[in-house]
Amino acid sequence: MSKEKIALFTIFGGTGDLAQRKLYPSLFKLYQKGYLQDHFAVIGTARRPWTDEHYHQVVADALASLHADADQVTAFASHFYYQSHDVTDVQHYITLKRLSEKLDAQYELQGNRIFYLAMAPNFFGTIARHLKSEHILTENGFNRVIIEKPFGHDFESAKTLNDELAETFDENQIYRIDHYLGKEMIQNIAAIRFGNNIWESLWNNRYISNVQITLSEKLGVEERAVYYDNSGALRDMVQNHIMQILSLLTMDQPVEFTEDDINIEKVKALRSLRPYQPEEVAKNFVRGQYAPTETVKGYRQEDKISPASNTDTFVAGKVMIDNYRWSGVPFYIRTGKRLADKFTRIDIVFKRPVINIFNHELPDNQAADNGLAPNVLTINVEPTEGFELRMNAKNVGQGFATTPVQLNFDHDATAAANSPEAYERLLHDILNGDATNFTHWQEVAYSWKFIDVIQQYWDDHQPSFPNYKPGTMGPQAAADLLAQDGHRWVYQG
Ligand SMILES: NC(=O)C1=CN([C@@H]2O[C@H](COP(=O)(O)OP(=O)(O)OC[C@H]3O[C@@H](n4cnc5c(N)ncnc54)[C@H](OP(=O)(O)O)[C@@H]3O)[C@@H](O)[C@H]2O)C=CC1
Ligand SMILES: O=C1O[C@H](COP(=O)(O)O)[C@@H](O)[C@H](O)[C@H]1O
Repeated sequence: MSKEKIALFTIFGGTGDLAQRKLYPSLFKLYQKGYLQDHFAVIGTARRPWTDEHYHQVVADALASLHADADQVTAFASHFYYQSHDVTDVQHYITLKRLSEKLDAQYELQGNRIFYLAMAPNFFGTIARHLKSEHILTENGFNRVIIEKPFGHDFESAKTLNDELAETFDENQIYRIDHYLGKEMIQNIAAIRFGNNIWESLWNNRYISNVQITLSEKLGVEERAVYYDNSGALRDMVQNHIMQILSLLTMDQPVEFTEDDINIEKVKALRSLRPYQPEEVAKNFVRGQYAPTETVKGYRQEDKISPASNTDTFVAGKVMIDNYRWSGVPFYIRTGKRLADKFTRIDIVFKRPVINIFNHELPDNQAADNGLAPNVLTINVEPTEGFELRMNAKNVGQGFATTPVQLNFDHDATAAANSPEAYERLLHDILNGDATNFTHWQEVAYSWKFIDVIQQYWDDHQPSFPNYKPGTMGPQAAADLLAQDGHRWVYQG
């Protein structure tokens, strides 16, 4: 059976950064792998008056780093059409409809339409409304809409956006992108949990002491300063990526590994988040902003950032899940810009053996720190993709002292190189109509409700910024957050 998928993509924001850096290369890889062949076309639309020829060149330039065969690039780019279009102008949708129908006939696309909204979120509702009112949606094929982040600014704005989308699209036609859900090792969480009895049987508050999720970035805000300054790390990374990772780590076993069953379990997990009262926020969440050094600009010195900005570029927090499986287990999360390194990892810290029988000389061999290091399962999401397990073993030679040793597994280099980049994987899922690795509305809603309390408390209380040096793992308060519970970050930087 042919693996070819048939669709017309319309990319709103076709001249933008996301389209050029992520979408065109991902579509090209799907083309190289045969998922896209003859029966696909792409309409790129934005306001600037480009020609098709210029657009083909832009697409080819976007693929330059892939060092692909020139004829293949030309053949791929020939499927791209540019339509100058202001999304607020109804007239333009009439031209868009005509072009869509022409391409549908020319490439035999069977009415299958994918609308990628790669634009500022304030346009999402308008575009969706016009797609319906101007009859650009088809009756004979599928219609799917891809929504970029951020999905709202808080619960209320997310709900408004969702209601607007719901006037045109059913929930099963809406694909809310969270590119972390397209990462190999994030998808692997379910495999290691539900494919290994040793982990699933220990995956609860009887055996796990705490869980640590770290999404660390070495760069600053780069080109997205205007967006970022209105967002901050809490909204930019915690509300979506970290909450999604948390739900995959904590959900119960789905009845079947299907989109609907997984969604049911993720929603249950997010419903169980313990909401903080405003007065509890300062004790459980830490915010930070990077300071200048001699060689690196501080956040407030970055282009397009106000010198008085109080936007958080770092967050660490303690999240509790009030259900039977997780009651009492803290989930520590942290993320930030200009930290020590670029990496994503999840550390599952197990409880220590209750007694250290190997060392009777300890003052208290049943104490919390009895000299036996806790077992730690680390899921390395990037840049290395793999697992590490820390266990205690006997020191070589005489005596019976123990020492922690490390078991490591990384994907081999070929597998990692062939691993589809997150956007490629997610576009492939959309072509297949599979929304398992996308965020469903109720997940968004529960995440925002949890985040809103923290953000509101922060908005009401001035921070003392800047408070951390670039190249570190954030402010001291992030270490104190764990120390107050008798824990420490596994990764110290
Ligand atoms: N870039 C990234 O790495 C990431 C981006 N995102 C999200 O993706 C979306 C797009 O981001 P990004 O590509 O960076 O943004 P850009 O600012 O680079 O692109 C915005 C696009 O919108 C077009 N546009 C603006 N106004 C109109 C209008 N009235 N009518 C038609 N087109 C218009 C612009 O083209 P023109 O000026 O020609 O009209 C441009 O193509 C945002 O929601 C962002 O949050 C999410 C994660 C990562
Ligand atoms: O969504 C976002 O993610 C990136 C980090 O993504 P990664 O895949 O490189 O880890 C972040 O830089 C950006 O601010 C945020 O919007």
